[in-house]
Amino acid sequence: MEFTKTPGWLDWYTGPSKPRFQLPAGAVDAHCHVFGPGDKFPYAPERKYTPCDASKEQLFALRDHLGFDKNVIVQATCHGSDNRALVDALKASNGKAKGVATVNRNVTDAELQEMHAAGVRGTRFNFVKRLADFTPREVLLEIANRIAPLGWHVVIYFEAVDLPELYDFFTALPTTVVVDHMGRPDVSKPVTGPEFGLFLKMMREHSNIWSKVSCPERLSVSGPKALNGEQHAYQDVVPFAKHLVETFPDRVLWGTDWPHPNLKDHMPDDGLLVDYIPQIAPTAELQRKLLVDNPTRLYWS
Ligand SMILES: O=C(O)/C=C(\CC(=O)C(=O)O)C(=O)O
Repeated sequence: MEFTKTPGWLDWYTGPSKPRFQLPAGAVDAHCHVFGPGDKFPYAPERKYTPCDASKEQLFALRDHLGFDKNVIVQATCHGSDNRALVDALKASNGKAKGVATVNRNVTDAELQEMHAAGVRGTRFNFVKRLADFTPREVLLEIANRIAPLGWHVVIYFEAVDLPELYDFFTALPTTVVVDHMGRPDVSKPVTGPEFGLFLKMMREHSNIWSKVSCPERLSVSGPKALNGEQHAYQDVVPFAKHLVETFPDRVLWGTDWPHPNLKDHMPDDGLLVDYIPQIAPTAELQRKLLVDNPTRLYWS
């Protein structure tokens, strides 16, 4: 089956630089994807975008190039609740990849067990309106209660403006909860402002809630971009991510988000994204927690 990329689609950066930042042994790229190939793993009919193909082989080659040891592969909405491409990549990883799937209320216990055996350790709820249609909260809670006995967690992706309305639902989830990309804060607003303050309150008052401090390239307004050797990229995002790493050092994760779906402004050099990390995790201990201890505890224990 032939698929045509969404018009204007930016493919991932070809020939990423070798990071100057030496990743610690055992480092985990805790947010990345595999897409298709469409002729083997067709994209979901209900998808809101059609990506480029991005294979497990290319993901694993990037892992090795950047110096990561492992991957957490996250189901993206372009594959809906068809997790075949994800499971295929997990099974091919020799134990070096775990996964976050997307399941709906019709998933069978046998399918959950099969995904668990392949290395799935979480399910993802996407509230970003340009990516996913509305799902009734009671359905999501039903799913969360079904995956909790497996020891899985729930990954949530939402926009900061929607947090007030979603706050009570998120804080009532019965599992560990991992927020994608810091809940997409508006970085033109102050770190100490009420908007990010609500997110900090949620993390402060709920020790089961974690955050990925990834995707500065999605959030940055003033840059500079992770291109052309830039060692101090995305300065306007740094205070938000650094505050989370320093305040909640045991509940943060980081990932490349390769192959970076739906970027419009530019495509970052993944090697320079890795070089961004010391800005937000300035000590070896914080880097080890962010990149090794936390993802290993959540996905490989
Ligand atoms: O890949 C990401 O983390 C971000 C995405 C895509 C996504 O989440 C999805 O399709 O599931 C985005 O902001 O478009």
